Amino acid sequence: MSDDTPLPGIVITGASGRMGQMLVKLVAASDKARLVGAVERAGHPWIGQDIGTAMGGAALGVTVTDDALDAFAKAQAVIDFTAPAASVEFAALAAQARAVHVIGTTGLEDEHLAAFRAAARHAVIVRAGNMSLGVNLLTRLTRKVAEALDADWDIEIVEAHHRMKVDAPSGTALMLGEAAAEGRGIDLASHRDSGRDGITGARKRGDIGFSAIRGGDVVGEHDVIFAADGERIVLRHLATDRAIFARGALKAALWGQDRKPGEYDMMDVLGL
Ligand SMILES: NC(=O)C1=CN([C@@H]2O[C@H](COP(=O)(O)OP(=O)(O)OC[C@H]3O[C@@H](n4cnc5c(N)ncnc54)[C@H](O)[C@@H]3O)[C@@H](O)[C@H]2O)C=CC1
Ligand SMILES: O=C(O)C1=N[C@H](C(=O)O)C[C@H](O)C1
Repeated sequence: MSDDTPLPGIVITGASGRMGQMLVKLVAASDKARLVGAVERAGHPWIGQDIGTAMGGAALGVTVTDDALDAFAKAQAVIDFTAPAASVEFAALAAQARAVHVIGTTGLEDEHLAAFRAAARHAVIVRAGNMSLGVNLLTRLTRKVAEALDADWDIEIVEAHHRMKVDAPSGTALMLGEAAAEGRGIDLASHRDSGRDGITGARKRGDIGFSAIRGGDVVGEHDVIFAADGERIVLRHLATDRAIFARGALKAALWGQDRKPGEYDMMDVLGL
């Protein structure tokens, strides 16, 4: 990039959210990107306000809008931590605007993933259930350990999040479960056991179990447990600051510039 090329302009969607506000602060303070837009849902009380003052700080010269298409038209990237239906809408608009779409949203179903696949025919999408370096490294380790251990080792994934989280298991837990299944050479969907309740009978050999704890202000904690007779291995990641996700998302937005259209994840961005 020559010296007079402007820095990539970034729009943050869900700007008033826990991740949205973290991302606004990070991008506004970055010397590698410019904050050029802040999008919130129609009817949100912050619409029409400067995002900086709405967040209780100094003005940032960016007005919160519910017109995503208009906001995306002047951007090189959209960083999107919102909700599944919103991210599907944004994927089509970001593709239209030829902006890199970084999707952190979790709680996704097959229909949402299909919409992203369609949008990625014409645009760059970087999507990950967890954008931190630590969790993506843990995901690689999980696959490695699962490769080395046979079904005498029961795999259970336990996650904990704050009381406001609306989806379970977490996107991270599903990432870890997919990695364990890949390592085992099995299909997660047919071996997944989430939310045991009542007389469940004995655990099925080869299953991958998921448990979700919700409460307090837990940012995100994940254990991958390999439990055998006489011993257990526990791979653990503890997040204590949402900045780790925001840093990964900004890295992804910059990495995605000048890439060929397609779907990428944080393993591509981090070279893991
Ligand atoms: N991939 C990752 O590394 C991470 C993913 N997440 C995921 O990001 C998502 C958001 O998490 P939080 O920020 O904690 O939630 P939050 O509820 O604090 O924020 C979501 C924001 O999206 C906004 N929103 C919803 N629909 C919208 C629409 N149609 N247009 C514009 N804005 C809209 C809401 O008003 C809210 O401000 C969740 O799915 C969460 O699991 C969270 C942290 C890290
Ligand atoms: O909702 C959250 O907070 C988080 N969600 C992501 C997930 O579903 O894994 C990532 C992180 O754990 C925080």
